[in-house]
Amino acid sequence: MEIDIGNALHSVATPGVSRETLERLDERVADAHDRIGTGIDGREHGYAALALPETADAEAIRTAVDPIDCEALLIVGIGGSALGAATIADALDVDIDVYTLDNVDPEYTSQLLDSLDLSRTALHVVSRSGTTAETLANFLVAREAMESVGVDWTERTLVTTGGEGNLRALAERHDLPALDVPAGVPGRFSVLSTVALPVAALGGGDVEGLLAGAGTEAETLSGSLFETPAYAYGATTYALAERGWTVNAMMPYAESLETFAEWFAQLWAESLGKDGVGQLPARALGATDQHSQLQLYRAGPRNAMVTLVRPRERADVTIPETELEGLAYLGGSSLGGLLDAEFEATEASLAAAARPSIRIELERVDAHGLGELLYGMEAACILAGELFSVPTFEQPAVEWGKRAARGLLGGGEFEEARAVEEKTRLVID
Ligand SMILES: O=P(O)(O)OC[C@H]1O[C@H](O)[C@H](O)[C@@H](O)[C@@H]1O
Repeated sequence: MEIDIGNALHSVATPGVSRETLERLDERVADAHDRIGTGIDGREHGYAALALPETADAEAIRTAVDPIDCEALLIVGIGGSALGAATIADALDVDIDVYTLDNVDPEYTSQLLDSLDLSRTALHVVSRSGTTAETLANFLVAREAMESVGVDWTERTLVTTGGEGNLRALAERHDLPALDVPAGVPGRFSVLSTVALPVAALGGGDVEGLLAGAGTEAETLSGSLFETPAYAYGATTYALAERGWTVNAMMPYAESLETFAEWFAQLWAESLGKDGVGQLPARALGATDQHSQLQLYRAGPRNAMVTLVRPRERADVTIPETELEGLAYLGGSSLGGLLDAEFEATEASLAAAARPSIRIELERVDAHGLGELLYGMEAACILAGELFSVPTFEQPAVEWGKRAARGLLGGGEFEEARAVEEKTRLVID
């Protein structure tokens, strides 16, 4: 993974980041790197995620999925327990159909379950806590749907969860294959673990390649942002946020990475959005969103930086010659060539408007490249969390809402639920 921060420099962006600022910041990066290294070595909560390429047990994952014979996989989870697997499934060439139930919209859930051949579908139920209401509710609905068509769900269900909780109890009661969420790995940092790798193992994907890519990126971590692509990204985004660029539009130029932008959004928002700081992650897709969101990023409030991601190599499609003179310039070139030109043009157009962008390039979107990207963004996020001085691995604001909802559902006495009754309304009808 290569990072180009040239378009974030103050010679391009206003305000941008000066070379002197980066050099001063590099002293803090060195300290942060020491802290991160200590956390990795001690397998401390959160930091343990960066040890995953080394500690993940690909063999255990293959053994757990081995008895499952399926044409489709339904992932039941939410947040970090769903987005990593969805990212892998969309980016890599897996040979099963993959669906995700990560919401409790009744219409969507029933339509999806009705459309699947449940006798050929496996369930992967994922919850680190084993208590998340949406996940457990969706599982119960999916299980009943299987039972109602005479499918033995216990033969087609794999569980990934923590040491205790409802899901652990369920796996034990029905003797289901169960994988452990590795200790110290929060959901949004769990993509390179038992949480998300089973989709690759089931679909004939390259689990080892993903871990090898992550390992390659792990080897680059050093005490200087000038030598560490992940830290260059984390430190530059931090410096830009400090200068008012509080929106980070993640814009991959590859359809296969569209879900990666969703995964990134959770990572960035939930990890860094604390104590009045952070960056709002926006999800964009090149070139599609050049024709919608780009107007705002280039000419709206001066608060949005753009992260442009692209693979250097991809399969290509030639554009046929045309009889239309006005389109002659397209004939004989390729869709990939056009996409690359759009990428270069977007980057230049932002720079011409003094708006910052950062370029991330991968060799290609394969298991190795994806492993590099996912690990690199996790390391960047942890580094940014150190620079922002926020508790990267906590999410108290999310927990607040969960307690309020649980109280409303009669799941216990939670004072947060009272806030729902006390809401201020001004209804216009
Ligand atoms: O894996 P689970 O315990 O079910 O949690 C699923 C998700 O829900 C929570 O609300 C957290 O804020 C997320 O970080 C987490 O990924």
